[in-house]
Amino acid sequence: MSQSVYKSVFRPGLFAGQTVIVTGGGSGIGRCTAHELSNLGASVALVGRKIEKLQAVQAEIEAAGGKVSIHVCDIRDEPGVKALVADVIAQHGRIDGLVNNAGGQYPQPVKDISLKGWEAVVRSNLTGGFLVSREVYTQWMEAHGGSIVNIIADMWMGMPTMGHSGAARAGMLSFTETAACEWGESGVRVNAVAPGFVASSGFDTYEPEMQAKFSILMKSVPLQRYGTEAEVSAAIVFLLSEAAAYITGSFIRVDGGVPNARQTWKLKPTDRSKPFNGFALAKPPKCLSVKDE
Ligand SMILES: CCCCCCC/C=C/C(=O)SCCNC(=O)CCNC(=O)[C@H](O)C(C)(C)COP(=O)(O)OP(=O)(O)OC[C@H]1O[C@@H](n2cnc3c(N)ncnc32)[C@H](O)[C@@H]1OP(=O)(O)O
Ligand SMILES: NC(=O)C1=CN([C@@H]2O[C@H](COP(=O)(O)OP(=O)(O)OC[C@H]3O[C@@H](n4cnc5c(N)ncnc54)[C@H](OP(=O)(O)O)[C@@H]3O)[C@@H](O)[C@H]2O)C=CC1
Repeated sequence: MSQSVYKSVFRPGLFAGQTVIVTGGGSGIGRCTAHELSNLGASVALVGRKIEKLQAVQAEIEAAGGKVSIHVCDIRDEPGVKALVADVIAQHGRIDGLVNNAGGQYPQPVKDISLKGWEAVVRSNLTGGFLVSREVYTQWMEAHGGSIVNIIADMWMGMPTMGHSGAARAGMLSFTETAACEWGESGVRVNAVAPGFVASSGFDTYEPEMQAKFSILMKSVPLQRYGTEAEVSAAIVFLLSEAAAYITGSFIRVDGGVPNARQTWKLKPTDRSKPFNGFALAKPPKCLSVKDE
């Protein structure tokens, strides 16, 4: 994991004395963010469903001299989330930051999504973030202030096979703005980071066929490469920090400049002729003009 961005941009000890909760801290972007926050002096509380993943990251951070606690919790479980936040306060004595990073989805066209699947994804990417935010606010930040960063995804504007997740991420963006309005007077900032295609360990778990589809979508990304976990966590760390003290209700896209998922319609016909049924690019609607046809 490269830390060059951090060493050159962020002041050592920036988060000294602070405690930050990172949901989904057992892998990928969450793991990377937890490492970087620890390197900058924070105590971190890692949240996830699988204890082995959390224990592995805990061992890494402790080996580097950091302070870390782990909390097994499904963020969709209201009693579990209440207990999680109380436990973090009991163990660390404070909560300065929250990174709502846990989430994910599976690709499926809207017509095939079951209610159970829809609810699993919406609860993972919207309801869970709401629950953790609400508990962190009411149990600690309302009285003490703090900073919350919600990880959404750059897919709310219409990305085939991501209907459930895109809807949830759009909801999280709206929640971000509302919570920022309601909680500003308590000194609580709420912002979001929207990654595009990031070569995280979680991303690697997608099936090769899906990754092949992503690599075609990559053609619409101006910077022409995947992002890294460290590049996403740099935006998270910035928004969490005092450097962003006058920023709330905002979001930062970390996506290589992708103009809009719909831009993928403009891929050359030769690209579209590749197996791509999951994204239904073979038959663009007539209302969309495609320059190169
Ligand atoms: C320009 C735009 C750029 C955007 C790029 C976006 C790229 C995004 C990348 C990433 O997000 S990388 C991170 C990826 N990591 C993950 O997604 C991992 C986490 N994912 C999950 O945990 C699941 O996908 C979940 C649905 C979010 C949570 O699942 P849960 O544990 O609740 O699932 P189950 O109990 O197994 O299933 C519940 C229900 O959900 C449906 N379902 C789940 N998985 C699938 C699947 N692979 N295919 C079809 N349906 C699925 C299903 O209805 C399940 O019901 P039953 O089948 O059990 O009746
Ligand atoms: N990589 C990418 O290209 C992009 C990623 N994102 C989003 O960024 C976030 C991090 O993704 P990334 O690091 O790539 O992927 P990972 O799959 O590595 O990370 C997701 C983490 O969330 C945890 N998690 C998932 N659901 C729950 C839940 N219900 N309760 C508690 N923990 C949960 C998982 O842990 P466990 O298995 O222990 O539950 C896992 O550690 C996700 O929300 C993802 O959707 C957004 C856009 C693009």
